[in-house]
Amino acid sequence: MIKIAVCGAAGRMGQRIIVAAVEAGCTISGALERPGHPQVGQDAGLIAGCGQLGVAISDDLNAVVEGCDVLIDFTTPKISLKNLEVCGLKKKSIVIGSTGFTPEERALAAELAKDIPAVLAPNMSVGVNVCFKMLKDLAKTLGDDFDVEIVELHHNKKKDSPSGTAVRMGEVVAEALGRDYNQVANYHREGICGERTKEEIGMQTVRGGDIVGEHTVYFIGMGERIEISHRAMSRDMFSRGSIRAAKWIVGKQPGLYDMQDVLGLK
Ligand SMILES: NC(=O)C1=CN([C@@H]2O[C@H](COP(=O)(O)OP(=O)(O)OC[C@H]3O[C@@H](n4cnc5c(N)ncnc54)[C@H](O)[C@@H]3O)[C@@H](O)[C@H]2O)C=CC1
Ligand SMILES: O=C(O)C1=N[C@H](C(=O)O)C[C@H](O)C1
Repeated sequence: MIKIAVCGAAGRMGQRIIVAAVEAGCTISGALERPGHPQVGQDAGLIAGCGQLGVAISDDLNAVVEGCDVLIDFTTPKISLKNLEVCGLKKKSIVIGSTGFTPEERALAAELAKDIPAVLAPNMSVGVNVCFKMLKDLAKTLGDDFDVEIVELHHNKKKDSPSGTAVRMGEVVAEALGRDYNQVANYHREGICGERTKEEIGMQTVRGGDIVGEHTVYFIGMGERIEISHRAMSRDMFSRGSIRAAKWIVGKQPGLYDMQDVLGLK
């Protein structure tokens, strides 16, 4: 059985990942939090609500990575890049679910993953990853006659906007249409901003309450509209997805993989 360590162990996702790992019969070898976090030293299982595990939440990155086969990390891009570096030095696998990476940070992640197997994915749910595949086919079939707009909704504690999933949806559609996402993404319309261009992909963000995560891609034509929506009802399919990715990545060739690789959707 693989030994899993969780980074961001007291966070919304970290806690659910610990529960999912226990439910899947995996061994939790370590749990990491930021230095100074009030729950450092407490039992990771008790914090996650799945009973005592005998694993105290630690702030010692090196020791926790040393003791695991794979680190599952849902924190922030800067912390994930540091974790990738340490996993690289200790030749351990890593699964990263953090979002909000800049293109430069993603390039750095690919560089750091040259020597170890790593999964980096903005969304670990099966449903969203099937949507990515559908969006590619749909965009290719519809072509340039349909305007594409993306709307995402999340809870009021989310730090990055737009969501990593929405950005990936935009990238998938842009690539299928032969466009450069970074050139055509339009994040802001206000005042007399002119008519919509044909190429642009509009991106709107809603934040409020406890919404887990909702994404809709609109393909809007003349006289008809297609909407591809995904609604997360809990965080559990993200956490189960991360355990699936952790089991899959251990023993793979070094390199940066995503959830499409894990799920065999490529
Ligand atoms: N890929 C996916 O399927 C999903 C990705 N996410 C992403 O996961 C990330 C985390 O989301 P949440 O759990 O909601 O956030 P959160 O803020 O509840 O949890 C993050 C945790 O990381 C901890 N942390 C901060 N610095 C640290 C350090 N140096 N070492 C160890 N731990 C540290 C924080 O104290 C916090 O407990 C976000 O980027 C979010 O967008 C969220 C859900 C699904
Ligand atoms: O922060 C969240 O909560 C989520 N973040 C991910 C993202 O940014 O795409 C995935 C999910 O929608 C929840």
